[in-house]
Amino acid sequence: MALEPILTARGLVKRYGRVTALDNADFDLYPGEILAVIGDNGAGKSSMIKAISGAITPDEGEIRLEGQPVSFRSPIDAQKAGIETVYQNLALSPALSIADNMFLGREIRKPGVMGSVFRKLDRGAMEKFARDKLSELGLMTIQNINQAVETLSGGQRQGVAVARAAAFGSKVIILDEPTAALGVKESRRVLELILDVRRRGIPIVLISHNMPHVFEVADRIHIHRLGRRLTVINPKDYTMSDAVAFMTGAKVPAEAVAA
Ligand SMILES: Nc1ncnc2c1ncn2[C@@H]1O[C@H](COP(=O)(O)OP(=O)(O)OP(=O)(O)O)[C@@H](O)[C@H]1O
Repeated sequence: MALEPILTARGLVKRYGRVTALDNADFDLYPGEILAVIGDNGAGKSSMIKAISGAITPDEGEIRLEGQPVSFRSPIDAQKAGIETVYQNLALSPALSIADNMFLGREIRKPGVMGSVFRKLDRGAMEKFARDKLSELGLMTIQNINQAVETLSGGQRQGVAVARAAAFGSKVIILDEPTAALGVKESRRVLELILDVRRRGIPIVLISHNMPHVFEVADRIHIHRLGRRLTVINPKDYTMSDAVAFMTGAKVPAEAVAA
């Protein structure tokens, strides 16, 4: 593993009124790895990911991308910096086609007439790009790129969301519960997509409650508890029940005792 993390957070704090969602949380993602983030309901996993991806602004703390301090004011800022996030409640537009969903907010336009602000969408280029990206990720069981997303199965939709993130996420891809509510086959496909993305050298943050999935694909597991990082474990050194015990406070990891 390379020595320098690609994305770090130190001392993140986020309060919602009297609730402290993030209580001095730290985070490190290394190049090329799949980092799982696990924790009990309400532990602050989504809040941490939202802070890192610009969806919320932390009250305190520092985030660095490739060593440089960053402060994203919106997910679009983070996207521009190469961080793509698929949030828990999928941000796809059901009535729009697969190709349109791939490009929401960053459509390819034809060169305009000089001085014209309104340039026509380049549908051909967008469809080709969408088709190429989906086939790169083995998703070409989807026949028609102009099919509305609402006609796809849950797994295919998740596939489109992950493909979109993989297509545009040049530095980091963050997936919040990508296999929640999916069947066995569909989950498998999404896990394969995640492994494909890693093979292409892009690091992935995977938030999940599914321990078998986490232990199957993660290189390291960040355990979040009570608003902060409790510890990071190597899945080869611990069992799933150890991880759950750390998460719930039934057991305390050795490093956390010292900390
Ligand atoms: N917009 C909000 N307004 C008020 N409280 C919030 C908001 N978002 C999160 N919280 C609170 O912050 C705490 C952490 O929530 P968060 O969603 O980050 O946890 P989580 O670990 O992702 O949980 P889960 O596994 O259930 O999705 C919870 O107590 C939650 O109720």
